[in-house]
Amino acid sequence: MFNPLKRLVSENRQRYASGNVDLDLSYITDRIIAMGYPSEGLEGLYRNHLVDVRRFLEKQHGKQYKIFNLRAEKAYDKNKFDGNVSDYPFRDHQVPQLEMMQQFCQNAAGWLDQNSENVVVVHCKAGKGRTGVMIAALLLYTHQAKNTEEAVAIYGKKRTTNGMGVTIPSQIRYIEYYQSILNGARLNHQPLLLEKLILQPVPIKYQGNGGRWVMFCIVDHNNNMLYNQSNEGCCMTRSDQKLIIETNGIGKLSGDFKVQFYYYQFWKKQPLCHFWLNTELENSSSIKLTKQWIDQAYADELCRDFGIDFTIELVFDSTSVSNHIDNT
Ligand SMILES: O=P(O)(O)O[C@@H]1[C@@H](OP(=O)(O)O)[C@H](OP(=O)(O)O)[C@H](O)[C@H](OP(=O)(O)O)[C@H]1OP(=O)(O)O
Repeated sequence: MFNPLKRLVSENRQRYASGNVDLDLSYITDRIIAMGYPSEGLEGLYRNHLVDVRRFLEKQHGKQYKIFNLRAEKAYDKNKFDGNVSDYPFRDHQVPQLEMMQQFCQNAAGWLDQNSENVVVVHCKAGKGRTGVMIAALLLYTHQAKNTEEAVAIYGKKRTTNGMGVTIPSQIRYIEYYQSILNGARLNHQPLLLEKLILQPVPIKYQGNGGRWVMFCIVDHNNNMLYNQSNEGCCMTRSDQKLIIETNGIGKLSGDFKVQFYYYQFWKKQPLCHFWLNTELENSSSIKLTKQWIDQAYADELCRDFGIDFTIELVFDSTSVSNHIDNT
């Protein structure tokens, strides 16, 4: 039955409403389903309730459904779905490990191949962003989309009322990474050494006029610090409209990494923006990101800090680039 609170929480996501069923759930294809978290307790008041989800899936698909839980921050007893649940967890608003995308697709496609009646049910918390990343990957893997743009468009159209399914730039980048793997790209495990970062224009806050200083650090999926500017005493110079942050050549990177920009205000660390990259699928001496490729945690702060049309460039040590390319 119609539940105004649940509909409010499901925002732009298409709901499945028929008879006395009203779930934050969408059929992306006849056999690939996206939904919000099957909740219990208080969360069950404003999200899908686990009992309602189970009743719906069993009515529609008997026992021929398999659930894929992507929510890292919470889990439920798999036995409530007779154990037919596989976990591929990653954090909210972030990207999955690249190899996890392949493992998910092989598992989900294997289930679909076992029986023409089998369906795949994917959820995270809202069943929007992270769910969209993995379903887009599955559409590519099962040749139901020819490229990332088409996969994201199919998902956005079926899952949301405004086509805004996967919207986080780094999440889209990882779907593109995965597409390149399906197209034969080989993962290059040779590390790259980060030599410097070039921000253009100079972030307003950096201008040291009593404003807030823009800093950066590099972390992995578990937020382990791979490189911390504040510890490494980087050399920062300004030339023309550029701020150049030298990393003393010790930023050794391999695989997935997140570059986080932040500033301190009243000694409190404030996030400014971040982005994810993977060295195994990058083979150039530098990577230049324009605004649309940066996950803007605080767009207004960002625009004030960086100016409207900013770029962030990562420049790698030439020797490490040569070794990296020789390894392809
Ligand atoms: O884009 P939005 O604003 O709808 O953000 C979603 C969040 O809604 P919010 O606006 O914070 O209430 C949403 O949070 P709630 O469900 O509203 O608590 C999720 O964090 C969702 O991520 P995912 O689908 O679980 O991977 C978030 O989706 P992504 O931004 O990660 O795609």
